[in-house]
Amino acid sequence: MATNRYVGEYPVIGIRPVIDARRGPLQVRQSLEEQTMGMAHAAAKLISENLRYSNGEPVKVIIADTTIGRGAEAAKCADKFKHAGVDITLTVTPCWCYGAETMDMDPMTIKGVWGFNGTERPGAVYLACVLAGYAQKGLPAFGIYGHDVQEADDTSIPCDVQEKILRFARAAVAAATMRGKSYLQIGATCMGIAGSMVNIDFFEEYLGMRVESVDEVELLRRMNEHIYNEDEYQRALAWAKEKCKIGFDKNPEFVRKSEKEMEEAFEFVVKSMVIIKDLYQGNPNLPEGREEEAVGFNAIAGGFQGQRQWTDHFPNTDFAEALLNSSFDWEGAREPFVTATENDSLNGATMLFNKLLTNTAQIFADVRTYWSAEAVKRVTGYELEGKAKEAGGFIHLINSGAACLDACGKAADKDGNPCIKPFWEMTEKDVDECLKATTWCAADNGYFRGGGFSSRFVTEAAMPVTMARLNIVKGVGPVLQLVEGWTVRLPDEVTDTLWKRTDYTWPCTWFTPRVGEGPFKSAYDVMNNWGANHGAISYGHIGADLITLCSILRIPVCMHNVPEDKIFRPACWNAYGMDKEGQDYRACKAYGPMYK
Ligand SMILES: C[C@H](O)[C@@H](O)[C@@H](O)C(=O)CO
Ligand SMILES: [Mn+2]
Repeated sequence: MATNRYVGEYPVIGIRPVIDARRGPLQVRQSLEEQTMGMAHAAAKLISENLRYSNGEPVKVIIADTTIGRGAEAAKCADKFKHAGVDITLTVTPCWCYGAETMDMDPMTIKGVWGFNGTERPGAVYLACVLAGYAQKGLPAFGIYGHDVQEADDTSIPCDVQEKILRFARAAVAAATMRGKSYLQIGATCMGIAGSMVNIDFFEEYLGMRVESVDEVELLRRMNEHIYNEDEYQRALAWAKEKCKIGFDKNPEFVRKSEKEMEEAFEFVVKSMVIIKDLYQGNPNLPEGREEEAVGFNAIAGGFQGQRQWTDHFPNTDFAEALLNSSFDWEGAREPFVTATENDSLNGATMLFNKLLTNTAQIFADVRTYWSAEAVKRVTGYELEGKAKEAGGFIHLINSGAACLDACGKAADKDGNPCIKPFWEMTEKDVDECLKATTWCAADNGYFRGGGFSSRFVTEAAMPVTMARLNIVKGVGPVLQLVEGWTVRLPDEVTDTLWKRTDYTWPCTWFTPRVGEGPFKSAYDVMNNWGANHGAISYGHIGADLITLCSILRIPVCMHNVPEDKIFRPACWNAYGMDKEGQDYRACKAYGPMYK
């Protein structure tokens, strides 16, 4: 297995053009060489032009040196791929080939096969044959076959084939990017939240990740011994003083501290963020003699316990959590750092799935209150409209800390619609609008006796979003649930009235699901079926990508509102029965976690 050991290293996709090996007087192989290699180049172009790694670079795709007609050629290709860091293979062919002789036999690669739908040569027959071989050998592989027959000289990739190739590649890159990287917990169990009781076996066996753990005291050690880069800290502090406006008008009564104490607390929380960034991914610019700290923990996700011991005494880390999850800070627009407040590692892992599939900043939220249309009417006099009315109400998503500031909905797409977008598309205006939409309130002294600051904004836009959560169920293992829906834009006075009833100094998002059957009959049913106190919310309707990613990781999906024709899992899942949900559970159980 090519492991992408270090943050910043990403999985490579290898394209395997397989071909009928027969030469002879009619030159079967020779007659197919151009079409076969042409499919490989077309697939490589499609992927590298449409998919990017989380750092913004195009996904790297390589192609075997020759077409593959026999086992020896397959072995040569495997050797090349192994040395090139290939974790994912896409086999392509327009013709019959010899299944088990040409298949990718590496148990650790994530596999897809595209069989050209043509009649001159039976690409479909190879596809079916090799997928049968994969099923018999216990190697799940995705099968891709276009809906309509193409002419043999048609070098285009039909839309339905493009969609499946990109869905497969996007999910496979997300899965393989996690290999060898760390989840860093800073602190440990938080207020009895089960997700903060980190299940190391889950991260190791299902995600191929390492769990690293540091005590929160590490922040104090690094502050007191000056184990951070002073210039960076000063840059961060100046930027924060200019861009992160503190407001007290939203605070209920609270123990007002002196100007000096507030200033010291602000410096403390900014320094906390500088140090947490260093903990995640190291920093070559630490002071002399700090080579060990400079290495960092190779973390692509992490969690900060915070409550209660830290926040009972020290300023909370909402500032760090909110900005780490955002797509910008004093460095300008940059890749978000997935950070789970309350060290809810399962919500953090879900945020990581969402981020690696979309390359966008994520919202961490309590799934806090279901508001029925009747209750909203009683309390505010407001009649729900649109999608919230259709769903019978909406859900209040709110948690101190880790909602990305991008969730205010002030960034715009190319058509001017509110969105959350990859950091490399964020303009200076987008960043400034998000910062202007956010105030930093003195932390609620009831919850946070140590003080600190909480980011405060409301999602002032109706955007398509997907809320998801990984839950661990004894006897079953990890399961994922997800719901596609929209953020809801309520009239300001309605938002204010409802928000004031709870934590008015925290980030606030109203969410309503796309309604349907079962747990999606209404927003109430979604809330009633939600498996934990938190949700990870991503911009966009990404349920189908999450379903494909979970099938690669052998994590069954227990709840989703994705249309059945968008469900794309390894072909052998069909052997586990006709009911899509039951077959998923049976297949995941049969294959078990990839890294066990
Ligand atoms: C400050 C409070 O304890 C919050 O942290 C609490 O409502 C939670 O977020 C629990 O998930
Ligand atoms: Mn919470």
